Amino acid sequence: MPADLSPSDKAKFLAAKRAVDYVKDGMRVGLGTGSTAAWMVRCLGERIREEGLKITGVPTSRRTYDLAQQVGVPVATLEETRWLDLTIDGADEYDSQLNLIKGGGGALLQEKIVATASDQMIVIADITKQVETLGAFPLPVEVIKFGWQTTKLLIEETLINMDVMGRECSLRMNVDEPYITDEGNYILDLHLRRIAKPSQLSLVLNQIPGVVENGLFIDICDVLVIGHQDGRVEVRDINNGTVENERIDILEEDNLFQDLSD
Ligand SMILES: O=C(CO)[C@H](O)[C@H](O)COP(=O)(O)O
Repeated sequence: MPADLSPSDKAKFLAAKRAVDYVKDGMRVGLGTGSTAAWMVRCLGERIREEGLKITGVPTSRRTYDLAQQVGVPVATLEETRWLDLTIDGADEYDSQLNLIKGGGGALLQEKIVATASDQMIVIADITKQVETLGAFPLPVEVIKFGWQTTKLLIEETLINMDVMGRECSLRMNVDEPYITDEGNYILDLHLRRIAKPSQLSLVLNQIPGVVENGLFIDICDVLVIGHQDGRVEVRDINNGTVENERIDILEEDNLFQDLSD
C-alpha cells in the first residue's frame, strides 16, 4: 500500500473508483470539483488510457478543466453538450435523503447547473460528510459583487425571519482578498448550525436580489457512493431505495494508487 496516501484519500479514491463504473462509452459526463472529484477525474483518465473508454467531460471549474486536460479526459463546455448523461461530484455534507451542501470548493454555481442538466447525479464522499441534519458545514451562497453588503443584510434579515439557529454570515476570503468564483462573484458563508427546512431555505435565498445561487442541492442527487478507509464501498440509490455494500481490494490497486498520487 503506498505510504503517501492518507486514510482519508483512500476512502475518497475508493468512492471515485466505484462511481466511474457507471460511466459507459459515448457518455457526456459532468466532472465535479474538489479533492474527491479529482480522484474521479484521474480514475476516468485511467479508464481512457487502459480501456480506450470514449467520453466527453464537462468540467465544473477551471481547476477540474486543468486536471482533465492533464490526465487525458476530453472536455467540452455545457454550451456545446447542452445535456449530460451523468455527473459525478463530491459534497461537503449529505443527509439520509441525499440532500447536500456543496460549494466548499467555491464551484457551487457551475456544479448545480451541470448536475441539474444531467440525467443522473452521483455523489462520491467519505463517511465524515454524513449528517443527520444539514447545516454544520457553513452554507455557501454565491452573490454578485454589486451591493454585496446589502445582499448580506437581506440574507441576515431572512435568516431572522425564518428563525434559523445560527445567523453569522461571512464573506469568503482568499488570504486577505475576497474569494472570487470562476464566474467573477463573491461567496458568503452562512454559519447556520442546523437547517430544519433546507428546501424552503434554498427557495427563499434564491429570491433575494444579488443572490446568484446557494449550495443546497435538494432532490438532485440520485446515487451516493461512500468510500471507507478499510476498503468497503457503500452504494445508496435514492430512486430504487437500495443500499449495496461491496469491497474493493486496496492492495490490488497499488500500482494505480502510485500512478494517481503523482
Ligand atoms: O462542492 C464542492 C466544490 O465546490 C466539493 O464537492 C466539496 O467542497 C467537497 O470537496 P472535497 O471532495 O474536497 O471534500
